[in-house]
Amino acid sequence: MKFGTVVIVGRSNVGKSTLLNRLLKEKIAIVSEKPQTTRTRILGVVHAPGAQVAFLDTPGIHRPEHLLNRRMVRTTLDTLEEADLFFVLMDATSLPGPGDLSVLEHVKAAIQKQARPVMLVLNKIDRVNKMKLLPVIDTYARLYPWTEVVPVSAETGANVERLLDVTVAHLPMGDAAYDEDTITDQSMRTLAAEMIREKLLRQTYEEVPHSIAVEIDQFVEEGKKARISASVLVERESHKAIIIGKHGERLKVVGTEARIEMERVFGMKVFLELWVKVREAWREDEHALSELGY
Ligand SMILES: Nc1nc2c(ncn2[C@@H]2O[C@H](COP(=O)(O)OP(=O)(O)OP(=O)(O)O)[C@@H](O)[C@H]2O)c(=O)[nH]1
Repeated sequence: MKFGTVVIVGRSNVGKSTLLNRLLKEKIAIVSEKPQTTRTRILGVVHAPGAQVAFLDTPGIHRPEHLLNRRMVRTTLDTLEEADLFFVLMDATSLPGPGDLSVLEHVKAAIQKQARPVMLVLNKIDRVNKMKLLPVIDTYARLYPWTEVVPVSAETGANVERLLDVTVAHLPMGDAAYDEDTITDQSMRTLAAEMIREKLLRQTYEEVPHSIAVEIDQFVEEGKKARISASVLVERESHKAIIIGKHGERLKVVGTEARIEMERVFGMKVFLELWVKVREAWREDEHALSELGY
């Protein structure tokens, strides 16, 4: 059979996590319209006939401002070493920018150490007029001698099955590394924390979404029920007030949305308690970052 690791890289917001979820047909990575949503490396395993593909979603490559961001970019660069094949994701709704070129430079450096196929996955084609798509693809195709160029929409799923077929064709022969039931390395605790963070990202703007972290304090399963208590960490009192909202309304919406998603994904009744805490400058704090798994 065929087995290989595919590392998904790209600048922030190109749709890496959306594509991972689409390939898996499960939501394991949170998605938001805010840049730098993904902070860690996330494994998603696709089991196809005669093939197993381990996809690694990575934090977007960006210019780091905090220790957190330096760690995120380091995670991505370290993950490049693990690839048998690269997906370089770029956004068909705009022309290649400095962020895309910087990603490409990192990938080139990695394949100089060890040659591997590099596929351009041109995402968000659902937002590009068909007449305009061909010249856009042409512009991107000229950037580099890509092994393949595959336009897709991670959002609608257009051409994603073809992307998987083309990928498998370029993977080496090898034994499956994961058993049939494994689709991710994310624990229920991590998934729960990430679901809460996703709902918070959708409710906040500017600096606030970047300064949020979620820590699970308690996760107790009792039969078909789970009691989950989580702390939302922010860096300032003013951010805490924003997250709680007038009469606690924003936090209530976040809690309800996160609970509904947990009940669906975990297949059990969930009791969720959220606390908001200020931890100044946690994004610069080695100890806090390690505790949070970053
Ligand atoms: N229209 C459209 N939107 C998309 C598509 N793929 C992703 N998006 C949107 O683009 C935004 C970013 O998606 P993510 O999957 O979080 O992007 P990412 O590359 O993982 O982002 P970072 O974690 O910040 O690096 C979200 O609002 C998605 O809904 C697509 O194919 N079409």
